[in-house]
Amino acid sequence: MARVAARPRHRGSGLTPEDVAAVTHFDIAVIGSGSGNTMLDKRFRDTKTAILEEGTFGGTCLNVGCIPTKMFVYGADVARTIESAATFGVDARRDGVRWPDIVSRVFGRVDPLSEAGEHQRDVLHSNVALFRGHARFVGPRRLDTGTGEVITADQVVVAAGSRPIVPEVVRSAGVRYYTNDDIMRIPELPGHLVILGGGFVAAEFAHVFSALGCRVTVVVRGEKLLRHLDRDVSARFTEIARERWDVRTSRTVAAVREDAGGVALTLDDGAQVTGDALLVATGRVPNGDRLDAAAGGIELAPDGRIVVDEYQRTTAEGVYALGDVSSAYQLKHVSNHEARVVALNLLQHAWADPSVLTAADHRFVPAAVFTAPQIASVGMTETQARASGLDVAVHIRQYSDVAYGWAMEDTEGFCKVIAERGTGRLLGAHVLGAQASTVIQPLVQAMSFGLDARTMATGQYWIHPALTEVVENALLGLDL
Ligand SMILES: Cc1cc2nc3c(=O)[nH]c(=O)nc-3n(C[C@H](O)[C@H](O)[C@H](O)COP(=O)(O)OP(=O)(O)OC[C@H]3O[C@@H](n4cnc5c(N)ncnc54)[C@H](O)[C@@H]3O)c2cc1C
Ligand SMILES: NC(=O)c1ccc[n+]([C@@H]2O[C@H](COP(=O)([O-])OP(=O)(O)OC[C@H]3O[C@@H](n4cnc5c(N)ncnc54)[C@H](O)[C@@H]3O)[C@@H](O)[C@H]2O)c1
Repeated sequence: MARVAARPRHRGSGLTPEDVAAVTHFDIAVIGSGSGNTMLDKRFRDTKTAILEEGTFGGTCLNVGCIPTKMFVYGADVARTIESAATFGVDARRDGVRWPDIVSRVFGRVDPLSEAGEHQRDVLHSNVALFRGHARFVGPRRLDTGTGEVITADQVVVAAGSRPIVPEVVRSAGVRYYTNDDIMRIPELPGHLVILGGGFVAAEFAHVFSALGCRVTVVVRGEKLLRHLDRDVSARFTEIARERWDVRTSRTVAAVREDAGGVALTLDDGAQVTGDALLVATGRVPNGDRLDAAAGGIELAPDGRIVVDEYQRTTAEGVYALGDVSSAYQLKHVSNHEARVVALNLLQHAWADPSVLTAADHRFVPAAVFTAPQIASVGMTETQARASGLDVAVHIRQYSDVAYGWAMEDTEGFCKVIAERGTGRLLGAHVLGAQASTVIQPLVQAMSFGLDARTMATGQYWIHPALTEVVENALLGLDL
């Protein structure tokens, strides 16, 4: 394999001027430096690789997604802890919130990681050439790198992610609005933040900004927040949210305009909502539509996702896709999993031979919303389980039913488990409450390894008095 960068570099890539004169051929070209970059571990150190990235190195999770949001969420949780401290006989007061320091803490840690990742690929890894531009296909496994250079590769990985959807009514209004891309660097805390959307991003940022002292209004077109989750979860969460935020459900936005340095929304019922800043959190669209995918022989589904099979193969020979650009799940642990699958398949060099390829496992994909309280889920909702025609048993246990939840004086949390009657096969689990993202993990494990509800409940010790007793009790309560 030819090493790329033991020679003088060209325009910040690992290419020499001679490489550039001709179309340079790579073993592997990867579009996107998020999960596509982390996929390239030491097994690829002798592989002549191109990474094509138009934005900030490291992608969504590191720069504008999971990592910074959870750092803000942690600070928000600390602020909320102070608010409830008196219940436990601890008098504490929040004297203030230093927004610039909060932002610096987060990005003072995140930005260097992005820079270090880029430096590693661009300078230290001699087998890698980094092209900083907008990539698009100009033929089968032939890419315009957006830097004036065209490259070809034996194998291509499309890991181009997704971007926020901004409804036309907002886009065409010409008002200043924020998305997850920039709200975390807003210069000062808005007195009143208006959030459009009621999904994951809205729920997490509503928690962050309200805990830090902002008034929050959430405008959502559905009847409930987080309406794709189990109905008991979304109903309980919507009730809790209404106590903390001004929540306008079943509403769309008719008009948006500037208002006294902020924004004014006219809702479809004529109501006016004004605020100092507007955050748009109305979903994300895969970036496959910006790749000239057809030129590369790559088919897109009607919803914009790149079509892949269970081996993450696209419709173009030698081209794999992973993560938000192709996945039904816009979650980092899913893109990480798919990246591991693609890595294995790239190393096989056996496109046409599924017998040696690895398939992705999307059977039991968990998700967590890091709001207050946390929410986590895996498997079917109760509605889905009942619609499946299976004989279904459902049981809900409150956090306050177990010792730790009782000690916490919790009034909100619960664990809901859904199983098939007779076999005890676990079909779904939904947790709302403190540390839900951790509490649910034993259920993810049980489902993944085929452990039935009864065996899971009775075949192991459950630490007393840990919060996980709520899972044990929910399982024991199932009428199987
Ligand atoms: C606010 C927020 C919070 C989130 N929190 C969580 C969480 O807590 N847990 C969780 O599991 N998931 C979370 N997610 C989802 C998670 O961030 C994504 O599922 C994951 O990062 C997707 O990874 P990816 O590699 O597919 O895409 P990305 O990381 O987005 O990488 C794609 C890269 O491709 C580049 N690119 C795109 N098109 C081109 C092109 N034509 N040419 C060159 N480069 C291109 C982009 O600039 C980008 O850097 C969150 C998302 C958001 C928005
Ligand atoms: N903790 C996590 O894992 C995490 C956190 C944030 C984001 N994410 C991922 O990113 C994805 C995108 O998040 P998101 O919250 O932007 O999308 P989402 O799909 O979770 O929610 C979109 C929300 O916007 C509403 N909506 C859509 N159009 C609207 C309109 N015109 N007016 C009013 N409401 C409208 C929808 O009804 C829905 O409530 C998530 O689905 C998730 O996969 C994950």
